[in-house]
Amino acid sequence: MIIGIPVEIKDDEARVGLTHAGAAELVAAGHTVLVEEGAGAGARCFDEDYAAAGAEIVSDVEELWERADLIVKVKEPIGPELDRLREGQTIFTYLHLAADEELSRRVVDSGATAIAYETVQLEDGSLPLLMPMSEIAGRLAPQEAAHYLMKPFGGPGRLMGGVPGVPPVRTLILGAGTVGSHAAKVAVGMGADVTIMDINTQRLRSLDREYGTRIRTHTSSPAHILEEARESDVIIGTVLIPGARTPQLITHDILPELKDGVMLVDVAIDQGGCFVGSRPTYHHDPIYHTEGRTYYCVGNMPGAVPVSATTALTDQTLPYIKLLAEGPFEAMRARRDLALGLQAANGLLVEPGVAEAFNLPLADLDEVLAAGRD
Ligand SMILES: NC(=O)C1=CN([C@@H]2O[C@H](COP(=O)(O)OP(=O)(O)OC[C@H]3O[C@@H](n4cnc5c(N)ncnc54)[C@H](O)[C@@H]3O)[C@@H](O)[C@H]2O)C=CC1
Ligand SMILES: CC(=O)C(=O)O
Repeated sequence: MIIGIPVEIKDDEARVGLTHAGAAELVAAGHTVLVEEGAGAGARCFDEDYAAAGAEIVSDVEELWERADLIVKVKEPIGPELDRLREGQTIFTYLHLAADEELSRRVVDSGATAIAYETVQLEDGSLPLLMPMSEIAGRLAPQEAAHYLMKPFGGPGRLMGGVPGVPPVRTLILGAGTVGSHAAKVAVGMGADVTIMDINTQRLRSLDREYGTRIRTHTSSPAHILEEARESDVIIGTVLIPGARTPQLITHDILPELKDGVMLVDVAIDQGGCFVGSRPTYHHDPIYHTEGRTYYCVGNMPGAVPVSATTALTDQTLPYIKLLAEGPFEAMRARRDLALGLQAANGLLVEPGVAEAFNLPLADLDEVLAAGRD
């Protein structure tokens, strides 16, 4: 199969869909790997590394998209990429369709086989291709909060860990999944006063076992969120319903109750965001202020650490890329975890969360898989 790795064109995105080490494995398996010139430079995977791995460096992006049967990316296709996506082609990337109606319609209408990293799901419910970036975003979230709490960076001028005689910053983490638990790790390490909430008590139990009294856990409900949020200096939003638009937990009712100078870090912005007033931002201009609140809503936080993130991503995606390269429909019929990544194929949408978000017709996943030809 011909596998194409284009340059990421989203603002401030320096990750790449495949490392040169990954390219070497695909070439060894008999595939052709096309890499757009300079695609990996931001992740320190250079053209000469890909060439040494047996990949072909392509300077014409149109040629790459035309020739490739399988496009492997990091972020959702945007702008000219949506015009290039075509029937008979498979795209494997983060898609987050439920956050964007126009993107959803364009991807479905392209006729391409669109498989989202973030909904590939193992039998135990875990999300193996979202996990590595969630680990990174979770660890970055308190770091970003700490930075933008400082006066020179637009904040009220508070120190996460406090000092003797001055209490630490009260930090509320909504969601105790991968992002939430990694955010907790760093926030606790910084000395913040951390409360974490989830609807899943098992997750809270496991954090309680790990941190004991260094962290407070609280079951998530609108009343409990109000109680905790009004006392918090930092709120980190990390909730997820896989494939669906993020539920809003900081609502119009809760917003006026928040402290003046509160910092809202909406990690879940890529699925729509969990705070009222959240809108996507980019690394070059990551925050905005509204009525005494500071929002940080970067949808590609791991893009800030492209070297670490690209390696972490390829480590997890490569086994799936190898399967897809043997024939995407055959691979999805054989592997339910991969099939759950399918969002659309042959002009049919199969992701229930997206159909519900935008009132779009939904096709049956198994029927689409059965009809698919490689
Ligand atoms: N902005 C960025 O750069 C990045 C964003 N993300 C996003 O972060 C979000 C979280 O991802 P993960 O932690 O991997 O998901 P996860 O599935 O591991 O965790 C989500 C948690 O939210 C909980 N939850 C659901 N509804 C809730 C509610 N009403 N109240 C409290 N908790 C609730 C679930 O029980 C689960 O524990 C996703 O939207 C993901 O796409 C992930 C990586 C990078
Ligand atoms: C998960 C995701 O969308 C990202 O890492 O950018």
